[in-house]
Amino acid sequence: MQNRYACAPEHVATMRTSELRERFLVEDLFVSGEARFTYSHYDRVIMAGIVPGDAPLTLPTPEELHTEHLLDRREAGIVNIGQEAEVTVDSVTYTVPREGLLYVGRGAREIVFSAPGRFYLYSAPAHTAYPTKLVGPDEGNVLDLGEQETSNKRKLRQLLYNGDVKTCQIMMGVTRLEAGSMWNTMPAHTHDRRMESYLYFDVADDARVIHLMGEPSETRHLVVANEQGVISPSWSIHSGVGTRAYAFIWAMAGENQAFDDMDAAPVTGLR
Ligand SMILES: O=C(O)C(=O)C[C@H](O)C(=O)CO
Ligand SMILES: [Zn+2]
Repeated sequence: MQNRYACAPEHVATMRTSELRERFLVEDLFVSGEARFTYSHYDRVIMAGIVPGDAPLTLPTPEELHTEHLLDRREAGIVNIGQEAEVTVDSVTYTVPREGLLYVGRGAREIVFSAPGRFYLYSAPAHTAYPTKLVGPDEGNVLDLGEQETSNKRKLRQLLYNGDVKTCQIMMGVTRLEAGSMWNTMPAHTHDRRMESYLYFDVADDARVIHLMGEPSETRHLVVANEQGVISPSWSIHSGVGTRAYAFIWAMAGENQAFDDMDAAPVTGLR
């Protein structure tokens, strides 16, 4: 498991490209036949890519957690960015469609993933056990955001959003840009009560997303390729512009489950 310690904003402002990437970009998450984990000390979240190969893949427990199972003291949201596939949680099998989400509550012991799924897992500490539940890609709350004039027309699906599926901390969903639209989350915002991470996907091989991060008055950028993740501290904006349309999974953990309690970072104030 990769370990990423938290950094103060003053430190981030001094970083070169390579250090910014080492600290905040999560590369090589998706490898056939493997489950790969990154642990962030921002709100102690885990981001993982799970790609079952020829045989079903039983989720391992990174030894650094010192627990018997990954979710002994955690919950997880799992989105399938591959084709429809099965996930079995303690002998109950769920068929997870592409862009569907499986919420797995604290205490689940054995989680088995099957091909042809390609799974992104986001996990956070949990104080209690809520029921495991499947959320279809068209369930949850759908927001149509942006305008063609500002190149940011996009559909935001809130799959875990303090709605029908109870979670301790996690809020999670999928945002997809319309063809010809490039900007996500602009105007930008922060939410000092929660960290957020992004997993960019459906980014064309010859395209990249320029992800903006940092304090609004001291921005930096990361150049992000397909199926790479970004760790966004609570004090950082998290916005991106693609060289083509793309999609991303956003996920948050921390305090408050109010999606709209954002602190606006107006375009004209960015530096
Ligand atoms: O397109 C967007 O705007 C987003 O997807 C924004 C994220 O959901 C977010 O930052 C929520 O706090
Ligand atoms: Zn946000």
